[in-house]
Amino acid sequence: MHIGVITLFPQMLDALRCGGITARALERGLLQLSTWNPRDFTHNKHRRVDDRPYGGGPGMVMQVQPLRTAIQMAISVLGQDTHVIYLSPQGRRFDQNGVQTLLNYPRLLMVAGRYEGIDERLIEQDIDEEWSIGDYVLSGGELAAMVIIDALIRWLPQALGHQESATTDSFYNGLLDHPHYTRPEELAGQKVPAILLSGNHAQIARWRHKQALGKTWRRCPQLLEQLELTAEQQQLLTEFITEQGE
Ligand SMILES: c1cc(-c2cnc[nH]2)ccn1
Repeated sequence: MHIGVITLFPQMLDALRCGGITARALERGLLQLSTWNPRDFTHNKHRRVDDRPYGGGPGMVMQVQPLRTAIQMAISVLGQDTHVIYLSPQGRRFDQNGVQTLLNYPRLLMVAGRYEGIDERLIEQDIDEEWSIGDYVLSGGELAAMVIIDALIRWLPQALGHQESATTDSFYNGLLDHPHYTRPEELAGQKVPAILLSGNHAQIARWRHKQALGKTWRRCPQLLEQLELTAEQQQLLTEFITEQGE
């Protein structure tokens, strides 16, 4: 997979190379990450990329030409079949389904805006899709791009070690994550649930599934409504509720 990012702050993407799964994936070439800075494609002596909005109002708007030229340069490198997305609060909400959707594009170009946004004519002509990571305004699209890149990397083959698997990530199965514990066994009177010390892997898996169902029922009941719980899941959830005395 080759991801390109159009950004005025390419150094922000260096955070993905600092360590962990994303750094390892990039070092091993599981993913290629390239950046293009619109400021390098300006045609004015002050290298301006923005201007005042027509119709008045606060802030500045990113102009079409530097962005369009940067996008065209990126596509000439990435390939003509590159899928071009713009990160904005107006976009489709990114979630686990979005991960699977974007993984279908071997070449992805992410346009990160700044200021009040980008000229609408670029969105109309050069952008295939808008994506959002939430209903809030950030100072630019870069962090949203990095969130999406991080989530995508976890699903690249070999990105996770044999001990890890994205398929056991929470939300993959539509549920919130089960609780996690590690040493010491007791801490200020707080003990690790005995089942996790039993070595009985079938019972441990059952307990974790029950906890995930219970946590989802308690915190995000609407997620459960979207799932058709199996008879076993219904039984586990009933057990959880009974045990909680609710
Ligand atoms: C994606 C992008 C943004 C954003 C882009 N520029 C300012 N905010 C916010 C949420 N999700």
